[in-house]
Amino acid sequence: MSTDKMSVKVNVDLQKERQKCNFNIQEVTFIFDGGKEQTLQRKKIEDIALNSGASIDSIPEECLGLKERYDNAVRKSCIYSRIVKNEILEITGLEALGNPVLRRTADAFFKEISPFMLHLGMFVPTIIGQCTEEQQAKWLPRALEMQIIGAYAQTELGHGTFIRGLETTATYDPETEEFVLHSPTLTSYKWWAGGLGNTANHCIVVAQLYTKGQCHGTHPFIVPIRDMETHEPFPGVKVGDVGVRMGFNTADNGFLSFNHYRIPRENMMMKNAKVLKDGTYVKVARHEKLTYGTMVFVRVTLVKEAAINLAKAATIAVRYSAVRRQSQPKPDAPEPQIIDYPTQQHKLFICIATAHALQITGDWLWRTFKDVLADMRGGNTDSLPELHALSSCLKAISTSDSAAYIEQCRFACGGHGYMLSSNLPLIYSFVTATRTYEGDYTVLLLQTARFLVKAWEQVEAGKSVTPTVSYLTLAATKEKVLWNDFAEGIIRSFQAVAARKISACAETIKRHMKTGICYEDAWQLTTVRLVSAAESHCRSVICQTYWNEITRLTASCSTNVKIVMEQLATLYLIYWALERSGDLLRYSTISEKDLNRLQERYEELLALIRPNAVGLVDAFDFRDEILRSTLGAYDGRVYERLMEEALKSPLNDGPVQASFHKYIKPLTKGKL
Ligand SMILES: CCCCCCCC(=O)SCCNC(=O)CCNC(=O)[C@H](O)C(C)(C)COP(=O)(O)OP(=O)(O)OC[C@H]1O[C@@H](n2cnc3c(N)ncnc32)[C@H](O)[C@@H]1OP(=O)(O)O
Ligand SMILES: Cc1cc2nc3c(=O)[nH]c(=O)nc-3n(C[C@H](O)[C@H](O)[C@H](O)COP(=O)(O)OP(=O)(O)OC[C@H]3O[C@@H](n4cnc5c(N)ncnc54)[C@H](O)[C@@H]3O)c2cc1C
Repeated sequence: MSTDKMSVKVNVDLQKERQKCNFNIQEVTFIFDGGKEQTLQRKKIEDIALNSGASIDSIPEECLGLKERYDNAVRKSCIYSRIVKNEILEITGLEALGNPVLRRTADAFFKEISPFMLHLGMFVPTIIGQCTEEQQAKWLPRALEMQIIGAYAQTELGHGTFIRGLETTATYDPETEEFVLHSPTLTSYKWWAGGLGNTANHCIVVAQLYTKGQCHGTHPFIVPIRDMETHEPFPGVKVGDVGVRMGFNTADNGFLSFNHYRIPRENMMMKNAKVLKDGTYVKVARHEKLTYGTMVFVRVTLVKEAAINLAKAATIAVRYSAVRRQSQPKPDAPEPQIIDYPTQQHKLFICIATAHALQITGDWLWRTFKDVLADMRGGNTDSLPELHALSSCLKAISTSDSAAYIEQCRFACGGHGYMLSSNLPLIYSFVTATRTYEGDYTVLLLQTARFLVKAWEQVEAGKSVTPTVSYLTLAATKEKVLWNDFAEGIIRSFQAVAARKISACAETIKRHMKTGICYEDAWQLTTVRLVSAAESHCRSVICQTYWNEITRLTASCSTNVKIVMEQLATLYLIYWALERSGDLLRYSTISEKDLNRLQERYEELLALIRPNAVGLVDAFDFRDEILRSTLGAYDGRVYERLMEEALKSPLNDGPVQASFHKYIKPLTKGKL
């Protein structure tokens, strides 16, 4: 418990809620953090970072002008990065790059996003993933010491999804042993890269590589873009900010173009492919798509990022719902806490359960990612397609669910949720972008679908398939899965739904092709169903992983922790069974009677979880400095904080604004 939790007077309703809680909160915190060691490490890191006092803004960030906001974000980024460099990385090592603790702690510094986020988030991981050892020895220490600040510029004005369609060229000149970077069209301008507009002095640029007159596709290059002393862009480099956006306004998203701009040959990131001095192109990697490695890494980390942000929103909305009283359903009775309304519980408890589901699935995916990396170091890339399929759909579904539920948390807070000081709009604006960046939702689900259809063809041919799709053999029996209402039954039913949808897609593609349509067109005609099949597959993976892992993780926990964790996981499964009842009726033997029983069980679970709701969000263990919310602070002083924040607005700096004298008075006096 942080000092703020001990010393301040806590709202009476919240105090009562905490007395009702019947489980050991700390044990659940350990589960959410991935173990006791991780909790202790996180708390140590938070103490180090937050004790600097740097997070405090005299004027709320959102009340500053665009330039002042950026300036303030750079100031705080410098302080935070010094702490990360000198103290946090000492504790975590480079594992921190895959650990949400860095981002979680950063939230105490920035309500919006740091312009340095992409430096550690993508620039450094790309150096690690795409450079030779020799190149790493040159670039990594400088990047970690913050001697250079980097961005990752892949997307262009004309293309983001279709990487093969990028237009920036890097043409090798053997005379000078340099690459010449060029942006031949307006649509080839790099666009969106975080930290690029005004902050970064170096940038990873993804460009079409030409040598000896031949194009070898896109490759990454490290490109110095600004003078290290003056910060002026080098001649041949045009760089700036892309303009005001829905969120991320302190993240400095930029554009960049090159006019025959030269960089040394050695600045090509050469782990997976090389260009020799004479211009000979040499492929090193065993797998075509290893240059996409940073994207896979970030997609993996985004699953836990989605979980943490949803946990934050749920903490705010649940605490607020315990403090807020509204309406009078029973005459003469006091106004209830809004958390007592089952409809409010329906909005909120799925958010708590989903945060756990995504955190646990994200941990599992991270371990899978590390196993695949280890295989690849040994030269085996066999498991890469499965990792790509898994990370694609889990990134898509986790960010999409998280954004939708964060918005639901905002709705659950009524009008006050609309205040920026609640922090819910800012959390939403950040998370909704994660649904798009690092691969759009639909596009990534279609990547998973491509893998699933191939797996289905293997099953049909009697061949074995990888573990996450072994359930496809179920569909080969053509029998409906027998329904039973235990967790296992729901999981098996989801697998049956996914399997049936995938097999139906494969059949539809074949049917179209029999009419003379080519494979690509037949695929396009089936994409609405393919997206749905990939979503079902992903849901079955999350349900199974969540259920299996929560059983494993609570094996040695106290009884009430086991009970409440099982209640949450069951709630998650039943919620989705009810949401997808049409699919279950179509592909399993579930009946209307079974669905009614599930609905009743769901409502029972809401009532069972209700007394532990505040305890469950306390277990996410967000310090107030990280939550930064008038509605969600530990003490529940909601109305006082709303008023305090309102008074900080520059529009309250005096009773009469200048605009009255300039415009309103002349108007009312008929002089305008
Ligand atoms: C802290 C972090 C903050 C982050 C801030 C945001 C930063 C960013 O957004 S950076 C920009 C990110 N951009 C993207 O994610 C772009 C999304 N697009 C893509 O990933 C790809 O181009 C994609 C997958 C859509 C299509 O790629 P394309 O080269 O056309 O491949 P495609 O023809 O569809 O598939 C070819 C094969 O490659 C495989 N493949 C594609 N991508 C990968 C991959 N990453 N790994 C392994 N295999 C892959 C496919 O599965 C397919 O395999 P098969 O032929 O066996 O079926
Ligand atoms: C806040 C933010 C930060 C970003 N940061 C970076 C960064 O640091 N570096 C960087 O390089 N990029 C960055 N990006 C860019 C981001 O990666 C791309 O915007 C993203 O990959 C989507 O690509 P797009 O914008 O080209 O969308 P499009 O591909 O044009 O998508 C538009 C629509 O078309 C659909 N669509 C596209 N292709 C297909 C298809 N094959 N089949 C079916 N539907 C399709 C999509 O589903 C979507 O609905 C950032 C973006 C945002 C919003």
